Amino acid sequence: MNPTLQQASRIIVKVGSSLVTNDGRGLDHTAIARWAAQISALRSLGKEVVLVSSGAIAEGMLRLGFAARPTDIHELQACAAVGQMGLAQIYETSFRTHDVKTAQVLLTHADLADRERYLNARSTLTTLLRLGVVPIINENDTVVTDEIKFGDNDTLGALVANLIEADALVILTDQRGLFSADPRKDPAAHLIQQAQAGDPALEAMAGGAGSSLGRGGMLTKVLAARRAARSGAHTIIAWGREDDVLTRLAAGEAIGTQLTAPTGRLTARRQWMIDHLHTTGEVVIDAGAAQKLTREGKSLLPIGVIAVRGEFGRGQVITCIDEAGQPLARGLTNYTSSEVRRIMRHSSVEIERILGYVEGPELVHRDNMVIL
Ligand SMILES: Nc1ncnc2c1ncn2[C@@H]1O[C@H](COP(=O)(O)OP(=O)(O)O)[C@@H](O)[C@H]1O
Ligand SMILES: N[C@@H](CCC(=O)OP(=O)(O)O)C(=O)O
Repeated sequence: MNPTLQQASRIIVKVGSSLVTNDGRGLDHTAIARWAAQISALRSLGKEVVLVSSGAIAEGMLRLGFAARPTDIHELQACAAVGQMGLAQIYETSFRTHDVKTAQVLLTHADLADRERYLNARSTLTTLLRLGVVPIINENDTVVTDEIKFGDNDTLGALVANLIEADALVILTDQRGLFSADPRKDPAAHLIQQAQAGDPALEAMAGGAGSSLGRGGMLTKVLAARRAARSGAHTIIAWGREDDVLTRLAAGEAIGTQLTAPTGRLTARRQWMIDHLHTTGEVVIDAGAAQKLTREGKSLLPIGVIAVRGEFGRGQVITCIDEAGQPLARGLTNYTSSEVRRIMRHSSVEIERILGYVEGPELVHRDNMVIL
């Protein structure tokens, strides 16, 4: 038994290039149809699923007639752009059979390092999920050169797990999981069924890519599990062609390798906020807002703000202090300092009238806040 996926309500599924493109022979319609059916079944169970799919370069190479992976970065980018059309089309068609809507989301690592874009990506993805859509994510290969050299969507899967606080990251690949050594080279290698994400011993077991298509190999998967664990997500590495792999995992079956996150989701996220973010400004909040934040676990609304100190942009970290100057909370702001100066002391329903747009009713959402 492995209850991880059974208990998870938000899941990232990542599929690698060799699976998606049948080892470079072209988009594997049958495999993609199977994953679409399984993901649709998970949705019917009330689970939210985001699919991170590689395969654009491999498919683009085929469509453009490249026999071998180009070494010219811009040719790789051209392949990715062409192949992505095929990916978008096949996912849209496959999910439509199940009456499930899909959305294409292309991201770069830099998008997720920038706080404003991080917040925007987070809001868009969570909105799509709320609307019942399955977002299909790939790297925005047209605008990056570093990532494309390594072709590493495992890391992207982990970053997305961090971004929307997924409970689980399922990495589907061409092996049955993580083995004690590369099974292509060592026939005596055995499957690791369970380990702790971040255990350095795993990195020693994981070698590079086995195929010329998928570039990351097992090492990027093990490192992705470590990264996903930082926000509390458990990782499962399994064979993408295993019959009903996702639905069986969701039924509690133990398949592949489970890499367990050591800390709980909230604790991990709070730790991340405390460790990684520097504050750029302050808002002084009244006693009522202080009570809501510290005792009732609520978000900070503009009506509770009585003064703004310093300048900050949307997505930056601000400190909420009380009237005596005591820091109470820290979090990512939905509004810039000049916007807050205009909407403070006003009820959230008035934001649109004052600014002409609404980024959200909260100034700092509870999910993006840590109490000090
Ligand atoms: N310890 C290991 N266990 C399993 N596979 C390994 C290991 N070390 C290296 N590999 C290789 O990693 C490959 C999977 O990585 P990769 O080709 O990047 O796939 P994907 O396209 O799914 O990301 C396997 O085919 C295998 O040859
Ligand atoms: N984003 C690119 C490359 C991603 C990639 O190769 O990753 P993977 O096969 O998961 O190791 C693509 O879609 O081809």
